[in-house]
Amino acid sequence: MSVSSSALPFEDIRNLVRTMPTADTGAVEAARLRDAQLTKPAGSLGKLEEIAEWLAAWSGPEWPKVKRPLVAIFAANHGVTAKGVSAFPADVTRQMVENFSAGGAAINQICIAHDLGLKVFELALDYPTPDITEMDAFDEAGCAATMAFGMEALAGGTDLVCIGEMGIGNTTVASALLNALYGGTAADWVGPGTGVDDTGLKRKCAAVEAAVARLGGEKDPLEILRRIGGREFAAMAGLVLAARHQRIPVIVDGFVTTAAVAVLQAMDPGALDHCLFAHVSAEPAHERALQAMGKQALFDFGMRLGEGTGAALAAGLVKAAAQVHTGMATFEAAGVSGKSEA
Ligand SMILES: Cc1cc2ncn([C@H]3O[C@H](COP(=O)(O)O)[C@@H](O)[C@H]3O)c2cc1C
Ligand SMILES: O=C(O)c1cccnc1
Repeated sequence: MSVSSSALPFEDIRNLVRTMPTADTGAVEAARLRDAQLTKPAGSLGKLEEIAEWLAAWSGPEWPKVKRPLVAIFAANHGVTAKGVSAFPADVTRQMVENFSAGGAAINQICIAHDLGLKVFELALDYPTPDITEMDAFDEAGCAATMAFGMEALAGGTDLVCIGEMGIGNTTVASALLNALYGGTAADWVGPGTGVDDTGLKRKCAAVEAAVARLGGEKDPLEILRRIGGREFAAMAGLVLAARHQRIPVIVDGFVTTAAVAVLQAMDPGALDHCLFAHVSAEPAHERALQAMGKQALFDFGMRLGEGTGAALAAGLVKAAAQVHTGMATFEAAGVSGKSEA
């Protein structure tokens, strides 16, 4: 699959959304049949069983397995930081990318703990997307090309991908995207991010209001993505769409990643069926976003970091679900008596 640089690149993206493969119901049925034979009372592994079925639905004909899990982090900078919307300076984006490379970030440690691959993709950090209170983040070709870049992130091969991001100011961008997609007020969608105080929160609200007002009621999700941005959002949306076509299951992290993939769901309500939502971020509007999307996260650990940390934790559960499903003995093989008839 490739995205050509035709005159209407968004048309290529729309075609990919129109032609998405659906869940493999035969594989789900086979997973259920096997689960029923495993040496445990039916249903006793609760959500772990649901995760194995979900993996089966998106992993093709073989038993659910996770051999090459990957965390893909997209890093980008945002002109809107000029409006004082983050508790940290924009330089931290690059400094954290260096920290990822040196192995010193939280995500590095979770990847080690759960034996996950990690790739970090820098998206023109020296050229922030424009301040979205005043200008569009992209033109159409730039937005589509950044989505295509995200698609290419899968080229190294993986059978489970966690998406993560790094971009000072990007909770403001996420709030603006969600406000544009789901309505309500700016205050409904903003929160402390890295920890702004009350006046910082007011600046975030004003920035989101200005960015959304500029859209003049635009409802086309791809146009909203193009005009609000930023690069990590477009790249993550592209990756998730490509993963769907390659039947690679995806784990979505927290507030910022959810806003990125919401664009796809707004294009097609089934577009995220191959995605698992890892955790409810402590960023208050994440719960609201999940509700608006009709999605339920696996756990709530009070985390609000990003970087893919929640998704990487969830990957440990997904790996365990696959291992349990494939590795457990059946009643017959283990010589364990099944349920009594009485
Ligand atoms: C040291 C540090 C490490 C991070 N890792 C992820 N983020 C998170 O915080 C940023 C978004 O918050 P805001 O919109 O308030 O700037 C993103 O980079 C996100 O991934 C970090 C933020 C900091 C400061
Ligand atoms: O949940 C997130 O994605 C998040 C929350 C705060 C800061 N950065 C990211």
